[in-house]
Amino acid sequence: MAICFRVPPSLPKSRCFDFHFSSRGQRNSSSVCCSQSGGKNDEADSNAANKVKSKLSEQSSWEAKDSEGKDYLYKLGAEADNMNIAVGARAGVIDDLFTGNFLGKDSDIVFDYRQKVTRSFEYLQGDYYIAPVFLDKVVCHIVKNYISHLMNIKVPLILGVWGGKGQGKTFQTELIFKAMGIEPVIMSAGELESERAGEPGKLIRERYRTASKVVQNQGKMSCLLINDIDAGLGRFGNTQLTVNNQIVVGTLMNISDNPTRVSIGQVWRESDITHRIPIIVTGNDLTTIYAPLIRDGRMDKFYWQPTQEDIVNIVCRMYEKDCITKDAVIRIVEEFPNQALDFYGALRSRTYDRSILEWVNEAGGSENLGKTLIKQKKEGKLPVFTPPLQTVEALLESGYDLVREQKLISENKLSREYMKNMDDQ
Ligand SMILES: Nc1ncnc2c1ncn2[C@@H]1O[C@H](COP(=O)(O)OP(=O)(O)OP(=O)(O)O)[C@@H](O)[C@H]1O
Repeated sequence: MAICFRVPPSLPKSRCFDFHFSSRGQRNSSSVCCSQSGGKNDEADSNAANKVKSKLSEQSSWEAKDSEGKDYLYKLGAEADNMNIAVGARAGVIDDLFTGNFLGKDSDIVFDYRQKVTRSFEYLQGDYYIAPVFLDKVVCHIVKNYISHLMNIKVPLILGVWGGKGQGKTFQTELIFKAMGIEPVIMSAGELESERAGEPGKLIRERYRTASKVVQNQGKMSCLLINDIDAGLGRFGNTQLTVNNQIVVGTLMNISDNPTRVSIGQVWRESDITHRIPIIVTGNDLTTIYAPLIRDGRMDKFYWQPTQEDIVNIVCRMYEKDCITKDAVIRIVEEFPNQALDFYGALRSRTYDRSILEWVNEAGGSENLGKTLIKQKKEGKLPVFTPPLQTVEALLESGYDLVREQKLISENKLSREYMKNMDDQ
């Protein structure tokens, strides 16, 4: 690709830089040709002048294309794959299923692709309790978006569910999807950044359109869920704002302003008309996110902090299989106040430790455990695992263990010890 820079006549030279990019976006060679403004007419200068002229005529043709509404510059930049997000397809970097015009047709590829990004929640087995306030908020947001055309009001496309860590924002949202028969498209914070500029923004648009295809082809409701958005987009202390952060914010703002017209290409097509798909984002602190994205017209906000009653009801359902009574659950919850929902799950899991060690002994001890386990599993000869008999005392005991570990982490800040010298600098 060639990029032309013009410098004002006050500067001694006008320069034309030719940058050559590898398919991975690194500049692998560059040539710089310079011509002195009003300088001697030697051969090199005349070549350079011709080159500048041809670049300028090329540039004016881009401008003409631009005025026709075609982003020609973008196409010309196809060699520079840090500018062209379609290049990943050629380089084989992006999964083939993400590329091409799969969204325009209902082929097997579309189906495979959708299976990869949508979630069917087989792992959510058993009974769970969903806090009523949480349920109402999420259901209302989804329904409101699906029937927004029937109402004469402006409905924010995005719902931002935020609050303390491990309080069940994601888990309960997924439970609600399952209960409502929604096939969501899920994204996580890690997908909001990429080594390639523009990729995450494109991914969001693709996922949004995939959700639209679920509605169109499957007749099912869908929703785009972005987990832990602040971990990917938020600015904490000295974190850097990247080009991709800006593009992702811009993309989400644009989708929420034009939810039924989401394009992934350069030219608007009929297939760019999409269904309006509600978006739900979860996060811990939405103040770390670019304010215009979370303004009320774009994002409905919901601060989730379970009450004591919610926690007791959720934990009761969690411990139901262990025949722990509601009174016992209340005792446990009161013993460990200010703990997230996640704590009560971890506490139950801790009580399994002793049984697991006994099971390991039965399986032949820890020596060569890997091999023995694989062999026994293959032959279907694994010893039977007997879950521990849960008692309130055992649960309280593992709760104290967890709290002890939490305290150790916050008291022994070893990084301070190890990085003493860095603090002094
Ligand atoms: N309604 C529920 N029933 C049973 N378990 C639950 C429920 N809600 C939350 N949990 C438990 O709490 C854990 C943490 O939930 P989740 O990951 O949704 O929290 P979060 O608020 O999204 O956390 P973070 O902000 O750290 O991402 C879950 O893995 C699950 O074990």
